[in-house]
Amino acid sequence: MTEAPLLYLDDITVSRENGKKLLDKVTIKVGHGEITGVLGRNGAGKTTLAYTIMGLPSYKPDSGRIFFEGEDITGLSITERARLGITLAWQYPARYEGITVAEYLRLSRRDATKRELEEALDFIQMEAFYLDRFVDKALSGGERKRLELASVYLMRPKLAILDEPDSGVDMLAIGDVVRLFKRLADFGSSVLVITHRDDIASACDRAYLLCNGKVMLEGQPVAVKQYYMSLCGPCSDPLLASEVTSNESK
Ligand SMILES: Nc1ncnc2c1ncn2[C@@H]1O[C@H](COP(=O)(O)OP(=O)(O)OP(=O)(O)O)[C@@H](O)[C@H]1O
Repeated sequence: MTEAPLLYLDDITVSRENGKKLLDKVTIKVGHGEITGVLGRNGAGKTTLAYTIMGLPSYKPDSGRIFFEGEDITGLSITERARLGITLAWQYPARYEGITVAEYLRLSRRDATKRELEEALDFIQMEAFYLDRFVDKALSGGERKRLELASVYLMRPKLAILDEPDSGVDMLAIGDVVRLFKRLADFGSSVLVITHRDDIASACDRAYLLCNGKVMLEGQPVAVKQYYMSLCGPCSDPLLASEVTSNESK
């Protein structure tokens, strides 16, 4: 019997009251230990996809099912999905007034030693002195983003969904982001990386191109990247989107 993929989105549609489809019959698989990329321009539906997988209440699918390790999780809450080992690193991480960086990181691994916390910080190029800082408005958005990646690094989830892992993190070069994926994969985590950057997508094992809430293309990252760079225009351009659709169906 073949093993079920870690994550399987089967024909997922998410829409708004006005009928706008944010995701339209999206089917995506993430294999065990795989790094899967979802590439798309602004407004393609990437963050919607992340929220739908994580189970945010206002992103419940109208139709389709979500399976995790072969189990149907479509009806599960965020907390229940998190308990199964799914975590989301948000595009814009929240502030947590009144807790230190060390306390914040220990939310991901309660028994982490100081050395492990320092190692996690070092991994995302932050100095150890940050452990005593507060996760409040004095930390920049880029610093909070780095800390969030450090917390995923410590957590070692079964599935890490990284929404624009480089957004606001000007000093994390592509090599650092890829190093993070590979390290997570070494720990046994699968990664779903959501990005508008073709270079990040091309470092994945498999990639999907999302356009106007639809999967336009899936396959080898190099092919998806080439298509994205040569043919893909703004998702808000309905003429271009229909052209892409008709090219796809040829
Ligand atoms: N709650 C909502 N109500 C109405 N429209 C929404 C809602 N959330 C998202 N959208 C719309 O759905 C589309 C997809 O949004 P989404 O944030 O998923 O795109 P994205 O690919 O992550 O874009 P970006 O790269 O700009 O972050 C956009 O047109 C957006 O305006």
